[in-house]
Amino acid sequence: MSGYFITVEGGEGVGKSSNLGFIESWLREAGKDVVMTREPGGTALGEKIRELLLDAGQNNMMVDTELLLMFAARAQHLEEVIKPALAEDRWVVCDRFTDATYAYQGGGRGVDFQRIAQLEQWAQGNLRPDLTLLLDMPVQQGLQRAGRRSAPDRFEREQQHFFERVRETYLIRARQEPGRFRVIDAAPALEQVQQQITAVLSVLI
Ligand SMILES: Nc1ncnc2c1ncn2[C@@H]1O[C@H](COP(=O)(O)OP(=O)(O)OP(=O)(O)O)[C@@H](O)[C@H]1O
Ligand SMILES: Cc1cn([C@H]2C[C@H](O)[C@@H](COP(=O)(O)O)O2)c(=O)[nH]c1=O
Repeated sequence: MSGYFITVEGGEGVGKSSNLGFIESWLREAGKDVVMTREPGGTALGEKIRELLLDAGQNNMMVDTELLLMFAARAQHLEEVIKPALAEDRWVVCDRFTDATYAYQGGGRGVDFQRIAQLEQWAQGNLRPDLTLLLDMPVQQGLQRAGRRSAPDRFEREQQHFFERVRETYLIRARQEPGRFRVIDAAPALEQVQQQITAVLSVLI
């Protein structure tokens, strides 16, 4: 595959949504043929799975069910959207991907990382993102930002210690794979966050 695969990751309220439009515009202006997508979701079937996963009324979902639903949506997304786009030399920018499974299901819920690695290999083969932008900031500050919004979904209802484990797992993964990850300090004003993102993207073009 000869396209380029970028994922954007981070905990709650770090500003992914606020920065995805910026990334899309920046890449388009640089002449790239961009596909914007997200997980869980990105396909009609995946969006239905997303509804189930985020539904705060699903208060008895087992951890393995959650894990497998994430990978079910991902399997569909890979075959229907990501792989075809990469095969057509397009740039895929995905709001969350498998690092989120390590962070939320692994770090947050306590699923064995080896089990996630097995599912990753099964669903993706050798396909991994080329670049992962990890938006990072203190959990408390992120939750305060996210809290300004409407009713919390099934993940947003978790407690601060859950999100501390999510953040720690992301940062450990970033240290383990420095060639793929770029950690962006998401705490300052949006303009400063976008300057950091620009610096990373500029190297690619
Ligand atoms: N750098 C920033 N400084 C101050 N406020 C910010 C910054 N970035 C985002 N915000 C605000 O924080 C809130 C959360 O941002 P945003 O929705 O982009 O986060 P998110 O991580 O994408 O969350 P989700 O993925 O759940 O949508 C929004 O109200 C947004 O306007
Ligand atoms: C891909 C993926 C996502 N999640 C969680 C993380 C978030 O709380 C929600 C998605 O909502 P957002 O709009 O991106 O904030 O899903 C997860 O737990 N595991 C995953 O693999």
